[in-house]
Amino acid sequence: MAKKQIPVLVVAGFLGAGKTTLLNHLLRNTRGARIGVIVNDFGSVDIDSMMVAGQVDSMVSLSNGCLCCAVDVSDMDAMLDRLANRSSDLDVIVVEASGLAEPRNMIRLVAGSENPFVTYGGLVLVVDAVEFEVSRARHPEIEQHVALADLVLLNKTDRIDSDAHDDLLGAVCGLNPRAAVVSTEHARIDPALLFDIPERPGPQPGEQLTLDQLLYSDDDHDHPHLHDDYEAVTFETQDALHPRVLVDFLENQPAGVFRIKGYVRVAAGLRVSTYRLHTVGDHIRFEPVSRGEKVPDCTTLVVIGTDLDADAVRERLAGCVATEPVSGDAMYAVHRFTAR
Ligand SMILES: Nc1nc2c(ncn2[C@@H]2O[C@H](COP(=O)(O)OP(=O)(O)OP(=O)(O)O)[C@@H](O)[C@H]2O)c(=O)[nH]1
Repeated sequence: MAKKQIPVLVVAGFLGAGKTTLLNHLLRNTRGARIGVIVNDFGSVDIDSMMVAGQVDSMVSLSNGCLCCAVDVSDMDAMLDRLANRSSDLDVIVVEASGLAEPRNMIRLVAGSENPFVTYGGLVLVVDAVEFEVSRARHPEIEQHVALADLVLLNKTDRIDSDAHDDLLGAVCGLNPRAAVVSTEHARIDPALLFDIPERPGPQPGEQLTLDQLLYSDDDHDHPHLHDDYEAVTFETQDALHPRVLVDFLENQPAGVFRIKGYVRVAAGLRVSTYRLHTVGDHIRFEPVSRGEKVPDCTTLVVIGTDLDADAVRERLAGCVATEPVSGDAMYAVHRFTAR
């Protein structure tokens, strides 16, 4: 009997919307499903795969570039082949696109796969409820991304009031009346909603692009990609950082920075502590790492933005290194932005 095809879900969404948070949520709440993961990060250090490592058995990761720009499906196929083959027993494969990926191209790559063991399982678009309007005004392509989604997660609803939520819901439903829309905090969604996304039988009413158009349109090179404008700067140091100087850097970020993610080691008193660090726009969040979690033994950050002066960014980060003993109460600066 033919082996059942494994649905491949594409998870997309602009920088910092909550894609890795969703992936982690799914991996912690598998309901018995076996999940394979393909992670694509924009910077040269694959922070996202570090943040899901340890929770998943089957993972393929691609950093330093955007998967959506693979010229043909063979790159994607090579990754899918590692997860989906005659002997694999996965129930679903989740592809986490970089925050700058073009979902249309991602769908094209998956739907066009020649791997007989997989089938395209739908596009889940994670939307940052706080940043959506600003990002959309800056990048009107985001409207197309919403229009293509099978399921839209309005994430970070804990950070907006009910009027803003109503407006956002109206805007998203206006852009895509056919998608299911689910509001979430920390991307906590019932996994059954995602794994059950039906295969698209063909063009549906309201759909903007048919599968054929996705597969065979050749305008990709004329079409601007979000990541044409963005660049990533990597910073690493073995030396511990001064918490207050680091927070000052984060509160006064260099021009053009939109997103910072990675791990920081900060010193205060006699202790050196490691945190995951995320900034999205001017929102700063430090997350304590859990005991036993595998974390790098140095500070590793990826700074993403437009028109960045890479040397200046690295210089300012290097200026955060603690050069003399730091008092214990300096850590309050970090605690102001630490998730409880
Ligand atoms: N307040 C709040 N924060 C959230 C929520 N979901 C995610 N975050 C935080 O937002 C930040 C970015 O989340 P990620 O899951 O890393 O976002 P991402 O889309 O994977 O980011 P990129 O890979 O850089 O595009 C992290 O600090 C998360 O903890 C939410 O619902 N509410």
